[in-house]
Amino acid sequence: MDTIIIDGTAIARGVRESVTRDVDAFVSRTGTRPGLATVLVGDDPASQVYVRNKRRQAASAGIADFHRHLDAEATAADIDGEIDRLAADTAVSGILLQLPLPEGIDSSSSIERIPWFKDVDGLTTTSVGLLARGRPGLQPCTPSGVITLLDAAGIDLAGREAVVVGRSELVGRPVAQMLQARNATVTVVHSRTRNAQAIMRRADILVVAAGVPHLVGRDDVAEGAAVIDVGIHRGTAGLIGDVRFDELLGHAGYLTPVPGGVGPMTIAELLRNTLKAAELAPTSG
Ligand SMILES: Nc1nc(=O)c2c([nH]1)NC[C@@H]1CN(c3ccc(C(=O)N[C@@H](CCC(=O)O)C(=O)O)cc3)C=[N+]21
Ligand SMILES: [Mg+2]
Repeated sequence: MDTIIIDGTAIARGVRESVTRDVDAFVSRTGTRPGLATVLVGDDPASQVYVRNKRRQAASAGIADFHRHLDAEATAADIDGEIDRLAADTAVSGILLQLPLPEGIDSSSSIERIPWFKDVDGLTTTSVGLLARGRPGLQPCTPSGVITLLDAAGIDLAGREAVVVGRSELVGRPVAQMLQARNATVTVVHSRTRNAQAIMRRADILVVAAGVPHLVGRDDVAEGAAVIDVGIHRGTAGLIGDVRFDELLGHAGYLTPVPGGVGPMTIAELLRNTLKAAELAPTSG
């Protein structure tokens, strides 16, 4: 079986180019520019890299940059104050609070202060509710990126068996809802699932978002299935995913690499959400 490698780097580039054109049209139409506020608390090296990449790519798409850096000793009240100022600033279309926050600070109450129409991560209770109800709103970037990759590869979803490995708020649960909204028959397996392998082997489409390095191998996957690897782990041998890529080559029908799969899509979808947020803003033309 030939395995088609889904090129997330190329597909993300295409999305960014399309967003760049749409940002340009938005600026011409409204005389205002979409703006993205990234809020980074502390100095976790991986978070610094992600935020730098998000800002650089946003700027390159013509999105205005409103970065805020709080030191590692910032309190929840400091973070809330920053979010409230950005929420009130009409030049700021989207607010992203980079996770994880430093040890001991609960992110959920800060996230809830982000107005739903600026919630470019799709993490507020309102955004989660809008997605659950199938109503228009801002949806989380990584799950959107998974759907965009499947669409770009020409993989049909309607009526097909999709299995999601993992039930996180950031990926597993929302991607399961999005697949269901596209008429896939969806099963979510997780750490307490009995006989997960038998369920995974039924999948036409397997989305692996467990956060466990190299969890899924050839024995877990039906021949010809489409496998999307959401995991990303920094090991001694570089970046690896939740999937044993080498084992699935020649066995899966479609496969995403790590790096170069879902990761770049997450940022491309963030840019798309920022433009959408600018369009949703009560003040926008
Ligand atoms: N509020 C919030 N929203 C997020 O969306 C969010 C977050 N917090 N915290 C951390 C995770 C992780 N995440 C990634 C973004 C880009 C790549 C990415 O571009 N990956 C490249 C490799 C980058 C590298 O070399 O490290 C790739 O897979 O090819 C990966 C992971 C967003 N996250
Ligand atoms: Mg095994």
